[in-house]
Amino acid sequence: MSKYSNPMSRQVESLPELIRSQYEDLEPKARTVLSFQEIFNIQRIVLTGCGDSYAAAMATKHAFEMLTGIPTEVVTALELGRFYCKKHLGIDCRNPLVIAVSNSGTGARVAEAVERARKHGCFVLGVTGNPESLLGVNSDKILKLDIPSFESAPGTRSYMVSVLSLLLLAIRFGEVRLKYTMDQAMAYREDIKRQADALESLLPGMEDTCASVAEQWKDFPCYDFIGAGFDYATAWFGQAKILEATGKFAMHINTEEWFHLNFFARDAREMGTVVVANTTNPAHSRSRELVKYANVLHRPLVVITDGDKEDFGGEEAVYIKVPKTEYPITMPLTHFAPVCLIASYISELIGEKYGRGCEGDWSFAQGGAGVTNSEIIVD
Ligand SMILES: N[C@@H]1[C@@H](O)[C@H](O)[C@@H](COP(=O)(O)O)O[C@@H]1O
Repeated sequence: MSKYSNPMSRQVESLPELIRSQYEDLEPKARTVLSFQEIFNIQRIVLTGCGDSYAAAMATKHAFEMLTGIPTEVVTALELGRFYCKKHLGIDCRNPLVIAVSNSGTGARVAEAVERARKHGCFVLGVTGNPESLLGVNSDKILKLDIPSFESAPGTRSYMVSVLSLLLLAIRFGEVRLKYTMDQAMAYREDIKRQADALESLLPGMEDTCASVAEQWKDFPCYDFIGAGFDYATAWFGQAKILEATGKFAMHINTEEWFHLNFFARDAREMGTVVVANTTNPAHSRSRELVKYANVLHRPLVVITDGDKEDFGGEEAVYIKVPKTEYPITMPLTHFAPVCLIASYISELIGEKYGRGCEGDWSFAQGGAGVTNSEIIVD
């Protein structure tokens, strides 16, 4: 346990056990939630959610496409509820399949999005711990999440479970649609389970490294998170955790766009820069270039990777090792652990309350009111 232990870092420490127990809970549910006919009927998939759930959708979009061959979009709840073109909803017999993720189920925007999607003929699968919620009652089917309660902190366990549930759905869809054999489907699932042990053995070293990063970065005014493909989802999640846990500014950007935009930022020596870059990422060559130029700019630099310094041309950085998996698509399940640790330790070191404690000017957001108390408009 780290010297800066806090509820959020303890959530991270609980992840290996949570992978094991939630796999047992979710694998049978993901196997049975949709019938064969419902799975064969899918022509397009829209993944939606808010906050961490949106990140979980981004983290698994490529898995859905690679495993099932079904075109899959990630659409924010606001876009799906208010902008998404009606003529693309309800096509081809209850398509697209809208998979709406919300552990609480209480956010107004995601409820609005699924109500609209359903009204216009989509098939809605809700992934939620709250079947009685507006999201739940507006879903055709529910993959029920049962996440054992824990000390409250910015979503860490819930994010992992959302990613796990979506990965298991993608594996199941591909299996039923005969994209691969049942043995191959089991190999993907085993790859998920193996990450429990892999993360467990990496955690002690990871905690020490993240604690020392937090000590050096705690007074920085802002942080920059970069990644490509599903590593971008992890980067996105990282900036979210900095905002929630520390209240400081953080930015997320993809690896190419960084060269168009973020590298112009001044005071670079005080900009904690986190690059998420697994070695199998198709954009790896660009991440390597980015690490080099981030050093030219004297950016304090962390690289979260399943590889090491040599994979980045020997460039100086703090390299944080995350599980190497057999199938890259399962990586988002654990690669976010260091960003939670860094955010949680900074929060602890500067004595900041998570979510500003919903006190003072933030009191309007108590109990999630900022996202639940909102007019729902279904067009
Ligand atoms: N600050 C929280 C986020 O941490 C959370 O990710 C989001 C979505 O929550 P849910 O997945 O329950 O819809 O709600 C709030 O905005």
